[in-house]
Amino acid sequence: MSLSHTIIADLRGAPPGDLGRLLPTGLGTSAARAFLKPFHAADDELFCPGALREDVALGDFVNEQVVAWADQVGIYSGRLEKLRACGFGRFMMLAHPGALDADRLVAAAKCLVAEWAADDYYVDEVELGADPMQVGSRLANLHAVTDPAQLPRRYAADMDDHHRLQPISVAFRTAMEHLSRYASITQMGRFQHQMATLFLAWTQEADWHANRRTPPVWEYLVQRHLNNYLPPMILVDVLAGYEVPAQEFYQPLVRQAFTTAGNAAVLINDLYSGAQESENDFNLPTVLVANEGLTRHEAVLRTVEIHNELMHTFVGLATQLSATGSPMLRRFLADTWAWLGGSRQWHATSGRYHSAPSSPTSPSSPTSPSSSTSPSSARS
Ligand SMILES: CC(C)=CCC/C(C)=C(\C)COP(=O)(O)OP(=O)(O)O
Repeated sequence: MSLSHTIIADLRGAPPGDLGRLLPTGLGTSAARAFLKPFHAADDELFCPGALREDVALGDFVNEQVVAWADQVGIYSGRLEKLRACGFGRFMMLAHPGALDADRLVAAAKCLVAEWAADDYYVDEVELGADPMQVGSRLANLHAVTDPAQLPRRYAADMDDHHRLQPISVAFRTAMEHLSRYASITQMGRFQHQMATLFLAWTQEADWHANRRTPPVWEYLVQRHLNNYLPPMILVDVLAGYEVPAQEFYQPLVRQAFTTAGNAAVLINDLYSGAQESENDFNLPTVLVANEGLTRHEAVLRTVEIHNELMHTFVGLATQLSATGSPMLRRFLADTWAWLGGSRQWHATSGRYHSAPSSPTSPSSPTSPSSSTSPSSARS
């Protein structure tokens, strides 16, 4: 039975914030303690769990599969070593401790890497061809792949010819084909919706670049809400082999809880990736510095504070929903919490953000100067 297959059912009376009551049964107490505690004394400021699973061999296996696939479809051409060092397979292993089937992790890792390739090559990295003046049309065309456009016969062949030559289009098409082996129709629909939202957010970011405008903090947060971690998180139940029914998944309070978790998770990305990002890239600390005259250090601390507020909101909502929701929903909220811990661990150790990947047991702190690493990421 998978780690998260049995969730403690009776949450009535659980104090707000006690997500430990949502923990999968079958864990030893020390594993449970590690799951609940911030995993590293140096960044105690972050209210976030650690990873529930560490399986280096599984992470490596998924990573190798995804690098081989990237080579096949043509993304990150000439940069496969840098892609390998990102450890996106390891990310999925850490974030989905309930997924015991390696092939499901590979499917999710392909989707993740397709998303990251679009972000790197179309949106963020000028030296890889990103151009704010082309972001809108590139992403609209890509949307025709993620939610297949139905063109009249006379022009459909032209569109297909275009996408055959775009490695990112091929990456999305093949990744989604792989995912569809495991996702139900409604779970695929969720994923497609999330892609549309992501692409919209990236056009907003391109607008800031094209107009050389730094957004106010609230507008940055709106963009980061659309460009949050829901694209990979939306697969939490797919990977663990169950499905939260659509009528429950889309309940406003459930959506609020899940979105808040996705927003908090993406601030972890802002904290860990800041040192790697090009100067014109936006993250919450840089936007706070520009708008509120904070020092970099103050802006990092404010970002941690905002992250923690979101996490506490998520825990409060999750506790409330777990008392009234279906067993599937309870399990989904616990798996979401596990995802947050795995993601944090990946950010603290990935070669994408650290010149020499940190050992899994000694993650770096986003608030310490030691997290400023040399620019040897897949993007540089
Ligand atoms: C690529 C992906 C998983 C999309 C979801 C949104 C997201 C978390 C990102 C695009 C990553 O944000 P960012 O561009 O800041 O990431 P890097 O710092 O470039 O790694």
